[in-house]
Amino acid sequence: MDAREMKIRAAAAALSYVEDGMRLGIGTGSTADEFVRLLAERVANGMSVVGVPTSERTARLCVELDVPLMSLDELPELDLTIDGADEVDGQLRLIKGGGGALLREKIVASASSRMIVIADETKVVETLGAFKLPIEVNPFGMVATRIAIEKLAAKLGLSGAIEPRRSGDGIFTTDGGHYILDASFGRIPDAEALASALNAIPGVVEHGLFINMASIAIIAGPAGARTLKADN
Ligand SMILES: O=C[C@H](O)[C@H](O)[C@H](O)COP(=O)(O)O
Repeated sequence: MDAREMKIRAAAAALSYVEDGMRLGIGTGSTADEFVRLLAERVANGMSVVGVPTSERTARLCVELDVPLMSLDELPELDLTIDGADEVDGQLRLIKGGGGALLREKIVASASSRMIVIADETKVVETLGAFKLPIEVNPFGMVATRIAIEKLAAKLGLSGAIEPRRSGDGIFTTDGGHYILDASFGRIPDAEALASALNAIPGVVEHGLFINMASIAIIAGPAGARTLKADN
């Protein structure tokens, strides 16, 4: 079974949580794309849902496949968000933002009664941090913000390169017009402490640590899909 088949398997399992009439947050990334494709088939067969996309990329795919969309301002309270992740640990703490959509993803997930993560086995880790932590920052003063992040990381015993994400010859820009600093901490033993500390830096717009947000993670592997549950 290849990686795409595992993503489809996780997305298909998540579809069973979607009910007629739901207001859905729709995630971003290759796994979320598979969910959109399966959802579009349900919609074509008469299911009535409205989605709020977490990125321009997801919005384009939904429009292409005739999945009805509204903005979060039109639909500010959602029943369920389904989204991928870059890393998932045993407490369903996540690293997200590999595709640069973390800010909208976090806003949409926070506006949802429930968040379900869909991922393949390769995303499951014991301790978060092997994946570079994306930190979305305001372009103004990016270097000063990076230095502030380095200093706080050192206080928490973390080190590693913190580099602006690039796109072609330039700097990657998010849908919100911000930059992303990817932090190679390697291992984040206290994700809660790091999340709070990052939130306190003025130039940090948002970070890719999603804590106490997901209630279920559907993890697909060659042998099938399993469900991890959180206490929240
Ligand atoms: O910004 C992107 C998102 O957080 C994605 O959900 C995450 O990067 C996982 O993407 P993929 O399903 O392509 O691995």
